[in-house]
Amino acid sequence: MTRSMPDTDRLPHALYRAEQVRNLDRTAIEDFDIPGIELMNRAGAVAFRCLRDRWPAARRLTILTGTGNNGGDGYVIARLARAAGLTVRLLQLGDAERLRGDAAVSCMAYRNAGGTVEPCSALPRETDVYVDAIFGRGLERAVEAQWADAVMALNGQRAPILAVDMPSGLHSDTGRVLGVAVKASATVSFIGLKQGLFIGAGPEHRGDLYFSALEIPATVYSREILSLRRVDWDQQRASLAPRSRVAHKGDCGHVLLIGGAPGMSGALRLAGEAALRTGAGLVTLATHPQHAAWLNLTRPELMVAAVECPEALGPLVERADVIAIGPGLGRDDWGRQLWAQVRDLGLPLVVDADALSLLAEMPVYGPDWILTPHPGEAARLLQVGVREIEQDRLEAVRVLQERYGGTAVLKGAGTLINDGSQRPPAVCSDGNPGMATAGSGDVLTGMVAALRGQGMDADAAATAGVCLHAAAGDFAARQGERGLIASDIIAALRPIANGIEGM
Ligand SMILES: NC(=O)C1=CN([C@@H]2O[C@H](COP(=O)(O)OP(=O)(O)OC[C@H]3O[C@@H](n4cnc5c(N)ncnc54)[C@H](O)[C@@H]3O)[C@@H](O)[C@H]2O)[C@H](O)CC1
Ligand SMILES: [K+]
Repeated sequence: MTRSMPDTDRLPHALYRAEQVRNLDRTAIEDFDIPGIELMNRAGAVAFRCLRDRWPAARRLTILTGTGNNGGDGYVIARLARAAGLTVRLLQLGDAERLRGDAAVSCMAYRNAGGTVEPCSALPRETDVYVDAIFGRGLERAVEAQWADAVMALNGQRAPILAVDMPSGLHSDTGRVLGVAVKASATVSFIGLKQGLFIGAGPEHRGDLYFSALEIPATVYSREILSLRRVDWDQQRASLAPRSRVAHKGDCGHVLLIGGAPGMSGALRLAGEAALRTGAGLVTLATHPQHAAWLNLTRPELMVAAVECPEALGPLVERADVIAIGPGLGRDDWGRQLWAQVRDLGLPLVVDADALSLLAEMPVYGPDWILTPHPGEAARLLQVGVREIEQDRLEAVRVLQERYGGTAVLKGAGTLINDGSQRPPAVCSDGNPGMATAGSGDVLTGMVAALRGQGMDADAAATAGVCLHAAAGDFAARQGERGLIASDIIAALRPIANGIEGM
């Protein structure tokens, strides 16, 4: 998904809205005397080098330019490509007369170097790589008319597409597709990473992502509050403290997992093994008597307690450092009674799956729990449709946290974490669609509970758990996303958590 390339920087963890990137631009230009045209020339040069590096055999480029500065970047790329001896066709969308400022200067430099500008009537077939320099962060409204035709034509052909700054048609702040949006093979973004590349349809449209700060001084960034934190396992691995040489299992947390109504024991079993593989010292599965006797047969390291009624939980809760409730809990009397018993204990609690549905039926505010809904469960908790959740996931996770307290984790492509603190929410940039498989959420529940039980606070445990889960999913996906199952994620936990994945 993200690769380091010559002239590009490691992906930053600070994400911004379009307005904030405009402020960064302005600060660089006005306070640090970097002319706008210099930034545009740097942007074009980085984009061109990315293109050469990723598609070294490409000789024929077709560059689509808009009428703003994104188009200006396109003119710089076109000029550099011609100077490097490539065959370039530049197709202008909208009236080239509308080009202003730096974009007009770049257009003039391209023409003065012998470049020609054509209207965008049809895409030339003989193209090795297309460059999308139609819209960047200045997209203001739905893409229509000739612009929409061009985007659909780009998406309808097979040659790779390099998107400049943003895939055209994708909203920089929400990641929403405004009408139509380019599905890029790769995107090279500048100065500030837009949050829309990581939420909504961003992961689906950005392709591989490259970033360049265009060498603006680091102090420029100190003046702008980021709007969203990007988190990944590379950053989070440091949060897992190394094992003490004299550790014993009692030091590594006792996780109590409650769930597994009749016929639904698999979810709890997956959560239990995931907790062990995330380093929990002890894991007890409190489950229905119907299958308690054999639930640990395939994993004897798990302890299992048959729980007929809520009172039977008493001694188990006494010994627990953290409770996770929900995997396969069901919504019948048995599950309801266990939920009612556990909900108000005040112990560190992870609430998932059916327990979230029971919480939605009778909302309560829990100051320190971790909620891990997928979009459907979030829709029930907020009494809205799933579509509304997916339309603005950032707002959904904010309302979840505001209404239910604790740390809210909204699972999905670009899992979001909001702990209600002053810090911006976090989005995990690891993970892949192969993880959308039965039991993947149960595995995450066991992992987050294990980290919470090892003494991490709710936000830290949720963030590290989400990132470790995603990194394990990416490791498992090396053998293919299709057919990836939750147990493959569990199997990847140990090498990833111990940093020996490459061995
Ligand atoms: N110093 C800088 O500003 C740098 C900017 N870079 C590049 O510039 C763009 C941002 O440019 P901006 O002119 O603000 O907007 P865009 O070029 O992204 O597009 C706006 C352009 O398109 C018109 N428009 C907007 N929506 C629509 C629509 N739905 N249909 C038709 N036309 C539309 C709008 O009127 C404008 O004319 C940034 O992303 C970078 O690529 C440099 O990279 C760095 C320096
Ligand atoms: K673009």
